[in-house]
Amino acid sequence: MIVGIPKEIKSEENRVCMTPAGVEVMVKSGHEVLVEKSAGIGSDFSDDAYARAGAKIVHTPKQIYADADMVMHVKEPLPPEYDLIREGQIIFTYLHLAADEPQTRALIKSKAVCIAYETIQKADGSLPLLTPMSEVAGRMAIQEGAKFLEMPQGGHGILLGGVPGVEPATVMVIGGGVVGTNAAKMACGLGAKVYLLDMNLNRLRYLSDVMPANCFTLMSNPATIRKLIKKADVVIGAVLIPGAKAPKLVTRDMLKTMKNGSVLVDVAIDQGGCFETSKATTHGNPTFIIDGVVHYCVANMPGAVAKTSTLALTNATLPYALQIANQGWKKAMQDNKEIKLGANIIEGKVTYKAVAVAFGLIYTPVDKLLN
Ligand SMILES: NC(=O)C1=CN([C@@H]2O[C@H](COP(=O)(O)OP(=O)(O)OC[C@H]3O[C@@H](n4cnc5c(N)ncnc54)[C@H](O)[C@@H]3O)[C@@H](O)[C@H]2O)C=CC1
Ligand SMILES: CC(=O)C(=O)O
Repeated sequence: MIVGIPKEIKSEENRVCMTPAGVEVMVKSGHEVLVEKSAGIGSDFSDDAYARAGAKIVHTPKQIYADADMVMHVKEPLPPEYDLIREGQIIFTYLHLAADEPQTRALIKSKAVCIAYETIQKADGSLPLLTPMSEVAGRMAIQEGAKFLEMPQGGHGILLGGVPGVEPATVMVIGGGVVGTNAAKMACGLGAKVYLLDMNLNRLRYLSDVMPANCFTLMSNPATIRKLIKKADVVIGAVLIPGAKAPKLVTRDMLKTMKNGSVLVDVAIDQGGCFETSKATTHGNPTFIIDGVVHYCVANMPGAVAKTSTLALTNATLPYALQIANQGWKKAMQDNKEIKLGANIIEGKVTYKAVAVAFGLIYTPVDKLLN
């Protein structure tokens, strides 16, 4: 198979979807790898390193889309790429379709085979290709929250951990999965008073066992959020219903009750965001203020720490990419249920239910397409 690695074009996205070490593995398995010039620069991988690993360096994304059987990415294809995608071509990347109708319609029209990193799922329910970036984003969420609490950044000027004799800040984390747990751990480590909310009681039991004493677990419901949000200095949005649009858990009315200069970090923005007032921002212009509350809603947070994120992401993606390249998408999905759950749009048909539901489209179970 010919595998294409384009340079990311999303704003301030420095990650790359395959390292030279990954290229070497692909080439040794008999595949050809095309890498767009400078694709690895933001992650410290030179074109020479890719060439030494056996890749062919090409100069434009157009060449990649024209020749590759499978195009990998980190972030979703953007409008300039839509018309380059070919019928039957495999697109393997984060897609987050339920929050992006134009992209969904473009991928349906392309008749490509679109496999989303974020819905590949193990039998235990975990999301192996989302987890590493959620670990990064969860940790970053607290760094960003702490930074934007500073007065010159629009915050109301409280130090997360306080100091001896002065109270620490209050952090509310909604969603106790990978992002939420990583965020809560960082906030606890800094000495904040942390409330960690989830709807899954078993998860709360586990978290209550393993988290530090300054982390309080609470059942997530509107009443608890309404009560806590009044005293929160930082609120982290970290919920997920796999593949679906995020539920809006903090409403405009609740926002009005928050402290002036408090900070919302909506990590779930890639699935549409879990605060009613969220809209996606970029690393270049990461925040906006509504009702005196600073909103941070960057949809590619890990792209800012690409030297960590590229390695963490590609450690997880390479085995799946290799199986798809070795077997082709159909056989890979027949043999590996985890990959099958990654099928979002196959040759014009929506094969992920939550995506079909989000836009009132016809859902086709992927099994119907695997014979
Ligand atoms: N903005 C960015 O750069 C990044 C965003 N993300 C996003 O962060 C979000 C969270 O991801 P993960 O932590 O990996 O997911 P996860 O599946 O590990 O955790 C989600 C948690 O949310 C809980 N949940 C669902 N509905 C809830 C509700 N109403 N109230 C409270 N909890 C609720 C679930 O029980 C689960 O424990 C996803 O949308 C993911 O795509 C992840 C990485 C980077
Ligand atoms: C998960 C995701 O959207 C990201 O890492 O950018």
